[in-house]
Amino acid sequence: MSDIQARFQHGWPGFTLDVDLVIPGHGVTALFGSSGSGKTTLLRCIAGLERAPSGQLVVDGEVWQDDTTWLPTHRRALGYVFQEASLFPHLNVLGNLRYGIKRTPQGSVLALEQAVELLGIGHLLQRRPDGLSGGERSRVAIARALALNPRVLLMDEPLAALDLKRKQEILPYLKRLHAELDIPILYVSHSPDEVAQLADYLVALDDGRAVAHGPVDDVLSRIDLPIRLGEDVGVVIDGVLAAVDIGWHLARVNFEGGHLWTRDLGLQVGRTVRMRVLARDVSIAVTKPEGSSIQNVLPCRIDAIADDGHPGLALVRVNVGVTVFICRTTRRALDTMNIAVGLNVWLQIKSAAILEW
Ligand SMILES: Nc1ncnc2c1ncn2[C@@H]1O[C@H](COP(=O)(O)OP(=O)(O)OP(=O)(O)O)[C@@H](O)[C@H]1O
Repeated sequence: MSDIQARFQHGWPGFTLDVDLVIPGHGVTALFGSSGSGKTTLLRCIAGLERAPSGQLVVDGEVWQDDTTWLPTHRRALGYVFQEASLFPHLNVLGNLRYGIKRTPQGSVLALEQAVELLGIGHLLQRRPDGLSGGERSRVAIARALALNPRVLLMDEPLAALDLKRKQEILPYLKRLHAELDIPILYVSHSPDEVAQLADYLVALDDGRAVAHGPVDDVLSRIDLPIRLGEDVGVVIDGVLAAVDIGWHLARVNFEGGHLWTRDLGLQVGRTVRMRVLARDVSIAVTKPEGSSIQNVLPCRIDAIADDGHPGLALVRVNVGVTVFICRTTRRALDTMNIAVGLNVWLQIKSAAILEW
């Protein structure tokens, strides 16, 4: 599917959404930003629930909005999943799923069956919504959106109403959507963790404007991001599980330019693995550390140094081959070690601190 072109200026006193974006026509694009940054407003403009004057929206080559065209929401081939899974209480799950497809031209029984399979809700079809857990309700709401056979799936913080346990339960299904659906997913979130796990592409919104956008690994490896990530500053790295040390329950993940040892999660060798390495879990040394407990010691080059919102701290961007890591360190350490851009140093990352999926 071709890209989504979205240009909107829309707002209220005190807030204006002002974006001009090209969003990839495949994979998951996270719309990320703090509360009130305009994520939901952007989604609603795309859905036709808000009408931005002189906006422009082209989805898969079809004009949904321009100076002369305005498709109402029901004529836009989209699925919308809201924060709260608002299911009809008087209908069972199957009734809820069928409700939408009867009213939308592109909805189909085939798409409904595929959605049921994809979300693993076949055993729930005869149940009423009040007999479902929060996670199950969310899965039904996602299936209901997919049964409409959409060209784009819009998800507005679909996990927001769930506790941590339920979130963990549903994330595998979201990853499955990502792997098996051809359509693009626009995923609103203010959780860096969810974004790191799910997104291919990231649009960072701040006060109604897209202040950074691009592939998720590129955006998260910037140390000059105009949005504050605080403790969540860190990179995502896609690698391949290359070997397992069975005796010590560790896995070696190769990435472009090196490898990292992480805990073994029992994943298949040869599988792609996404890792998240937080800046606070990375340190640098000018000479190769010996006799340290740190399992990952990699040669690297200092690429850039930036402020970190606290006068005592800095963010250091380093390159291991073509792969970027970020280290959060004290200004004093940098000064003591004479760290400067261009210097070749050693990077240390605790295996236990690496998050992987
Ligand atoms: N219908 C409306 N009338 C007036 N102001 C609105 C309206 N809808 C949203 N706003 C304001 O526009 C701004 C952006 O809201 P929006 O819901 O898009 O933010 P958000 O990034 O999705 O936030 P959150 O993460 O809290 O859901 C906020 O200041 C909000 O109060």
